[in-house]
Amino acid sequence: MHAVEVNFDGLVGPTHNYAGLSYGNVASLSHASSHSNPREAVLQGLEKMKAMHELGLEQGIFAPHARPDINVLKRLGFTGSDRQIIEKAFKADPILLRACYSASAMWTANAATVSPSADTLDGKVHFTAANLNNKFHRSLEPTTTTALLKAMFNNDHYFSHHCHLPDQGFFGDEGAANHNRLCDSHADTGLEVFVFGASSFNNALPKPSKFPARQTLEASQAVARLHQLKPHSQLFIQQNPVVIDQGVFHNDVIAVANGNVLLCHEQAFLNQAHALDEIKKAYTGEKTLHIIEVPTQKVSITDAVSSYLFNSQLITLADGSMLLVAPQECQRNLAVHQYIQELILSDNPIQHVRFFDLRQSMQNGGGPACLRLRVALNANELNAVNPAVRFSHDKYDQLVNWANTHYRDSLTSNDFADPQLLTESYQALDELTSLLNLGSVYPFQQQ
Ligand SMILES: N=C(N)NCCC[C@H](NC(=O)CCC(=O)O)C(=O)O
Repeated sequence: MHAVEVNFDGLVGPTHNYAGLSYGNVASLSHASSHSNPREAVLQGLEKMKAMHELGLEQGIFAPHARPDINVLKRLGFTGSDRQIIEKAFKADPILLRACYSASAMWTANAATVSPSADTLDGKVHFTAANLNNKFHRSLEPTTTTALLKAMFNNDHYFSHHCHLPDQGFFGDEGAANHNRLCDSHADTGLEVFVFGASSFNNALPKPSKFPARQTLEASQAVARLHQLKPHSQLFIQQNPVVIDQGVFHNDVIAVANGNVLLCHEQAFLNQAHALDEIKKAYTGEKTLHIIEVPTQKVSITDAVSSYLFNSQLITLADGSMLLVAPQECQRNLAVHQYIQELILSDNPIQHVRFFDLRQSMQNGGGPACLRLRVALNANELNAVNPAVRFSHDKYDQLVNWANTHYRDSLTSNDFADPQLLTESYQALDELTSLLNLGSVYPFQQQ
């Protein structure tokens, strides 16, 4: 049966801000305490979704999380009404409060790992929300992510949802950002390449020395087991710890795969020649596998990290050619721009490029590919998806209107002391759950 890839983009939440929370993520650290514009952020994301939809691609919408996370503030000892909790937290620890206000769930490449039914022994699409336990603000995400996934893919016949892995660094799991799938077409059994930063058990494997390796081998292996992957559909390779120390905190900052193409930097993987050999051997497709390695001499790691070239989405168009959906920072970086021009003229399926202004997200280290979760679905599975989370022109108009009604155009440190921000944010999300027909997914709707 024919299958398509649906990109579920994270809708940026109303409290999008820059708090410098992600050690190891260069953009997050360098924009700490800059003022943010949540309205511009959500509209930039919606423009990308609209452009993908207009290309004839299936596009989905992934709702934001309720912020601030009042329950975690309670768990951390703050008492009283919501208003009092916010006042007390702002006085005691403003950065902690900012973390509880983070809109980081927008980067849905970290929401979950997804295995299409063509790769799994029981023929179901499997989802495991990522535990994201390397960063406090991100560790608040998995429970709501799972609730949202269940509301979006609400059919036991086709979809299987797993609980996130144990909340512990040992099983650090960052979801699809460290997971690539290579296949002839989305309907074919693919090779799922799990890329881990370090092993928790095996000390013989190297580790980065400065910045954390967020994804562990043990987490990747557990996800592959949960998803009942076919034995030939799984491969585990290690990210190069040297580049993690230069700001490559997820594999999707240094490599992107689509269909029979893997575009990666020449320093992406540990013992790269051997790793690529393993991928070639394991690839069971009949088409030629294109592995495009970008040399350091053309694009340095610094340029890769600042431009987010590898965080472009790689999309198959109706005629089979591929489009690179790149952030505008790639257009502004001379070396990267020149490389892209060379790439689309050379003999490989990547023939087009489009640049998008995603600056609000980029300043926190989130490019086009971070903002989307890919789910390959056959026709029956696609029909079983909650129709209200599928993108359309009507939905676009409704969401733009919704964002213009509820979102602020500026947030600075002092705004987090204002409990009105909570009221506004919850109101926006309450309305959104109706627009996207999600039910009462948020804790504040369940009290
Ligand atoms: N590469 C992928 N797939 N995702 C990008 C995630 C960016 C996110 N930034 C942040 O969480 C910054 C939040 C702040 O500092 O306010 C992170 O580091 O986890």
